[in-house]
Amino acid sequence: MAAPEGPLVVGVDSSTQSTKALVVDAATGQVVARGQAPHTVSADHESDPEQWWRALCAALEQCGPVVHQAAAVSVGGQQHGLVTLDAEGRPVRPALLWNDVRSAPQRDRLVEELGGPEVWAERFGSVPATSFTVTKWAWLREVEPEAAAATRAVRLPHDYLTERLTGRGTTDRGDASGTGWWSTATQEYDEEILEKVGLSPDLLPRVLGHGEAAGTVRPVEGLPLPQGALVATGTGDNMAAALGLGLRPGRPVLSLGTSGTVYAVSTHRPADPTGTVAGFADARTDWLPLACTLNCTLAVDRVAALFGLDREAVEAGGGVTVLPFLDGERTPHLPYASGLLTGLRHDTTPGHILQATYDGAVYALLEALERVLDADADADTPILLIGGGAKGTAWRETVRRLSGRPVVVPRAQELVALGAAAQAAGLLLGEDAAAVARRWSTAEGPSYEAVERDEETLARLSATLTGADTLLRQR
Ligand SMILES: Nc1ncnc2c1ncn2[C@@H]1O[C@H](COP(=O)(O)OP(=O)(O)O)[C@@H](O)[C@H]1O
Ligand SMILES: O=C(CO)[C@@H](O)[C@H](O)COP(=O)(O)O
Repeated sequence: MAAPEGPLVVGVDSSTQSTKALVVDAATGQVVARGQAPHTVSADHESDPEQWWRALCAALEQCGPVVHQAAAVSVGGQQHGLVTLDAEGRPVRPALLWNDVRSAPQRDRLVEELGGPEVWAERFGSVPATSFTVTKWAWLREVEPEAAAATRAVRLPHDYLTERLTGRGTTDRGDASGTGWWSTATQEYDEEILEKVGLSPDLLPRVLGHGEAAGTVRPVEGLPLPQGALVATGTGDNMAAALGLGLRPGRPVLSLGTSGTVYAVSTHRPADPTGTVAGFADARTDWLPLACTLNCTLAVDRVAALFGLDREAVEAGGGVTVLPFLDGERTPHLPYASGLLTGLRHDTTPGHILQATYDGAVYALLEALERVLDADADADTPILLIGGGAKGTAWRETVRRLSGRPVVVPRAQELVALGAAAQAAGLLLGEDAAAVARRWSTAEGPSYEAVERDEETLARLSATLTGADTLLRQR
């Protein structure tokens, strides 16, 4: 490996399953060192924020002595999670994560109370799913009022970690746009909804602008980062990956991780009243229309494990259909659903069922693809495939077959952490973070041409969803 040319920066991805840290040469984008430490997630989809902090320290430690040379750092994190802190900054209870659907009744009530889906879409850019922080806060107040009453600060996962680095309560517009209490129309906290859910704005972090610093690293025992290093705003993980790809409008991204997401950058503020597309802000000054599923790589891995199969052991054909809604589902909005298997015959093999699970997981994302792209986007633009699943052949081939589009798999693998590193480098060098990532050529990688779209499978999935509607909505 060539010796680094420029100052070093650190990018962090604190996502659902683990924390990943990269030490990156700000001049070239070369990854100089990396570390990763796992998180524990309970069956109820809760995680201890203190554990994220320990995982961050462990991942940084794994990077070795070079991490002590970092001049700037930034944290990207899983979106939406509700972190509630007491007066000492300690978690009141474990964080409620984006894939917990227990707040579905509170979500329905909030949509209704504010005037319906159109009002939400116009004011917040999104009709909230159960992932949105506002629904979780409403759940907490109703189900655990003593925990809500003990709360002195409310944070998102990336805010919590950034605050532990700097000592200051800050967030950014990208992650704030997934709370349901930050209006994309006014780009401010919305006092009416905060009042409705009984949350004082004083408990919320300050929303920093693009390119602002969150602060500097303060002296913290056991933290392997140099005191005084600059700390960038950080952002939600999808916004960080968009930065990490140097994404321009019209380029679709499909991310295959714990969540499946499909998104594109847009210069127009999104407002989809059907609720399929969340109208997030990006980490700069544009927008990030995005659709997200709750069941992606973990659902496929669970089905593979049930049959004792390797995740690549798929078999084409078989006529079987799987709706892999193991955790309930957000896209389509079916929070009470469970997984569904139909079309079983004597000749169905475990490999057919595994392939059908991939198909079911990819289908909902591709259904949303056209909606996240602007109307004038070129339908032949390749999909950028990222996330842990992008390493798998079965995932890639399923996306090609069901999309009929060319696919590019960026060589750079940790795009959330790289995006955070680009944000840190942008702050340090006074450059636009997306321009930094483009200079680093992060979106380049092997390209796979379009194949004919498998209309038969798509039609079968669509018919199954419609036919099973009553079953999928049962509580
Ligand atoms: N070689 C691989 N082939 C296919 N899938 C993989 C491979 N390696 C990891 N994965 C999948 O990637 C997922 C983790 O993806 P990642 O994007 O890191 O998740 P998250 O950011 O949500 O924590 C795992 O659930 C696993 O199924
Ligand atoms: O809820 C969303 C997006 O709205 C998820 O994409 C989370 O941000 C979690 O991301 P991963 O841990 O799967 O990367």
